[in-house]
Amino acid sequence: MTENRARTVFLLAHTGRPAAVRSAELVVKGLLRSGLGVRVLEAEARDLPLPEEVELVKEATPQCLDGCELLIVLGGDGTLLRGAEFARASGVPMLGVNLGRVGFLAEAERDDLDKVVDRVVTKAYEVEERMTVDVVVHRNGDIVHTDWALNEAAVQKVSAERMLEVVLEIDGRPVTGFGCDGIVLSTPTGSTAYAFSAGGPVVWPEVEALLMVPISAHALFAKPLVTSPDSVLAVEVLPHIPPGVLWCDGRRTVELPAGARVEVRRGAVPVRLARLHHASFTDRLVAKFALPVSGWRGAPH
Ligand SMILES: NC(=O)c1ccc[n+]([C@@H]2O[C@H](COP(=O)([O-])OP(=O)(O)OC[C@H]3O[C@@H](n4cnc5c(N)ncnc54)[C@H](O)[C@@H]3O)[C@@H](O)[C@H]2O)c1
Ligand SMILES: Nc1ncnc2c1ncn2[C@@H]1O[C@H](COP(=O)(O)OP(=O)(O)OP(=O)(O)O)[C@@H](O)[C@H]1O
Repeated sequence: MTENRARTVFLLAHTGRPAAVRSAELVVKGLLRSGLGVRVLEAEARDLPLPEEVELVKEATPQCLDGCELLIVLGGDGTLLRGAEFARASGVPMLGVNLGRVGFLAEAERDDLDKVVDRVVTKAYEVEERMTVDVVVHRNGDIVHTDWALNEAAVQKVSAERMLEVVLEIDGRPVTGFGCDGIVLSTPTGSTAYAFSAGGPVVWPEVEALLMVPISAHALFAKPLVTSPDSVLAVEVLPHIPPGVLWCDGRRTVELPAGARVEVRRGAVPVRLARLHHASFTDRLVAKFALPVSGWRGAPH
């Protein structure tokens, strides 16, 4: 039984994808054969062909990772963001294997499964901390909502035909105001996600910073802003317009009351990602976005 094994790994899979289901079977077999225990969510186990010794847990909470040394994620970025929801508070690192379309946050591709199992068994991986943001929504001086994000907090309009009227603030000082479709408040990790689509810069993961990127602003000055990681960014939604919504990592949403103030600061708890390679972020960017680099000669030696 898993409980008798000295080491346990949690497996999270996008069970809607046949490739993820097949990969889960291979990974589980490989880990069990090497003497490691495997834990899986009960709801996912129904869709996975798993041996009996796999331990099942009901709910995806930080406690369900108690005693686990790693969370292996078989899916795309969405599945990794789902894993981060319970892995962050536990401090357990996540190792993503890309079985989605982009898998920007994943460390390995589907052809690397044997290597992944081997590296997990021999503990041949490093752990990198990714900055998060903590998000607080105020209304009339009261805190009405709190959340966090690995990619971004996005303040967005609700009605397609109306703009959101906002004033932006950094470190307690107003910067500018305009009508727009929304504002993305992003971490460096999120700089290649929604902030990127909104025209923000790509920020290398070792850089600590916060990003404030307007979406379709009706204004002459609506540049993406990059601040210190210790800055406090705020978006004030003007009281007289239709209220907006807040999205965190595209997964958790809450309606913003008119006059809401959304504050974002560096998160108290980072997300821990396991790394197998020392491949540069530049190479990952080129590979994932299929950037044209043919003709590159490099510096002479
Ligand atoms: N217009 C847009 O670009 C837009 C709109 C809404 C949400 N999003 C992003 O989607 C994320 C949620 O991802 P999902 O997979 O659950 O939703 P999803 O399935 O709708 O995919 C959104 C896309 O963003 C990619 N993505 C997510 N995080 C990334 C990152 N850190 N770097 C590079 N690409 C990344 C995903 O691989 C996917 O291709 C949100 O955090 C937000 O950043 C983007
Ligand atoms: N087991 C599951 N059951 C239901 N939904 C899932 C499951 N695993 C993942 N999802 C959801 O399916 C959506 C898409 O997943 P994911 O992002 O991993 O794949 P993808 O979109 O192909 O990859 P990428 O995001 O890299 O483009 C996400 O919202 C994710 O949370």
